[in-house]
Amino acid sequence: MKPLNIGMIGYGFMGRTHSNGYRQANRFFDLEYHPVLKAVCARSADKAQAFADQQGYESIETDWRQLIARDDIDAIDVCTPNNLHKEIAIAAAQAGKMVLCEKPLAMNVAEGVEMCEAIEKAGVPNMVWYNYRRVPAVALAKQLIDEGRLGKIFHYRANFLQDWTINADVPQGGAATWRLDAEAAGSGVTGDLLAHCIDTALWLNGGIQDVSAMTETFVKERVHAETGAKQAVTIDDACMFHCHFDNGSLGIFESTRYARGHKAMYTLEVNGENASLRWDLHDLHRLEYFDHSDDSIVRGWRSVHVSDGDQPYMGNWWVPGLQIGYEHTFIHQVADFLKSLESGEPVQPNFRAALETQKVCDAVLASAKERCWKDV
Ligand SMILES: NC(=O)C1=CN([C@@H]2O[C@H](COP(=O)(O)OP(=O)(O)OC[C@H]3O[C@@H](n4cnc5c(N)ncnc54)[C@H](OP(=O)(O)O)[C@@H]3O)[C@@H](O)[C@H]2O)C=CC1
Ligand SMILES: O=C1CO[C@H](CO)[C@@H](O)[C@@H]1O
Repeated sequence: MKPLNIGMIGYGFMGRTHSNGYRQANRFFDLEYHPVLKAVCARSADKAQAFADQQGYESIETDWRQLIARDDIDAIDVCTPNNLHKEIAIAAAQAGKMVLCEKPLAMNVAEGVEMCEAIEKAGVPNMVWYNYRRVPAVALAKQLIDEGRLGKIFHYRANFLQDWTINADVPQGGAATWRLDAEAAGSGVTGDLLAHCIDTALWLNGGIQDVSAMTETFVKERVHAETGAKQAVTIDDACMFHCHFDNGSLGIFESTRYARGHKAMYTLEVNGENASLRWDLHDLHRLEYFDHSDDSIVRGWRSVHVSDGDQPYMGNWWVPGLQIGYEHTFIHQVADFLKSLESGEPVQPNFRAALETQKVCDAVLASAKERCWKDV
């Protein structure tokens, strides 16, 4: 097996899921390359060392430029807040490293374009971690749509709902709440949550032509976690938009962090001429499917438990009936990345594909701001 030396930047939520993916991929998939956890980098040496000890990294760095400069690193994994994605990804590409970058690709389209240009000029393998494509039930939805089983598609709808920012005392900025600070996150729910829904939608249903959106910031001022100063909140707390897809279908999307009771409810539904399907992250191994060609006396929504070896990714896991979970989406994404190194076929979504999602996000935010339809 060929080693692939990983330099991870960030030990937070995604640092953990990716590290698990690197450790597990070769245990379940037959792959030529195997990731080696070479180094983890973060500003806090103590926390990086504790993470390295827990996850099995050989060394730590506290300056990402030092990590990129190391000859023993093949791939840089960017798991930092969004405002660092561009600088790190471009520097890594210029140093000839492969780049795996967390979503959203960038703070905005202008940054995303620069990143794509740098990565393509360097010619290095690259990927963006839109992991929900690798939920087996979502991959099965893609298969059913591509097989033409739904026929002409009329409607696409998706929601991503959370409730963790309702309390006005939640600060913004700092290590735990950078998502509420536009300087670090770029946007609110649009880049953080709707970006996932948009990536999946573009993958399942094709390009989006134009959008009409509204956003709201429910809590107007919050204390900054580091300075203690009260500041205006400039992120979108909630966003809704509707759109036209290239294939003639209509889309409707909603995301908020103010839906009491919802922690991470991502749902999607696609309605076609012959069939419909729907999926819910809280029941992620199930794909609901309605096929109008079924015999009318038994026609109805089927709940397909996606755990059979014939279904996407499931041949690599347990026996039918035994499900897998959220963390497996990252294991699948690592496995697909490693396979792409063997085959030379770019893995998806790469930077260029993720830029399409960024374009929709920017159009959505501009539409809400200017209160008009925006072309993507
Ligand atoms: N695909 C998905 O479903 C998900 C994607 N994400 C994305 O992943 C990214 C990271 O999110 P998450 O893991 O939740 O974030 P966390 O806040 O949990 O972790 C961020 C990490 O970045 C490190 N960091 C911050 N600044 C620097 C710096 N200048 N140099 C080196 N390291 C730095 C922090 O360590 P320190 O402070 O010590 O420097 C910390 O370890 C975001 O882009 C987010 O949008 C997040 C969740 C899910
Ligand atoms: O998928 C996700 C779940 O929620 C997180 C925020 O709480 C997002 O950052 C992330 O992308």
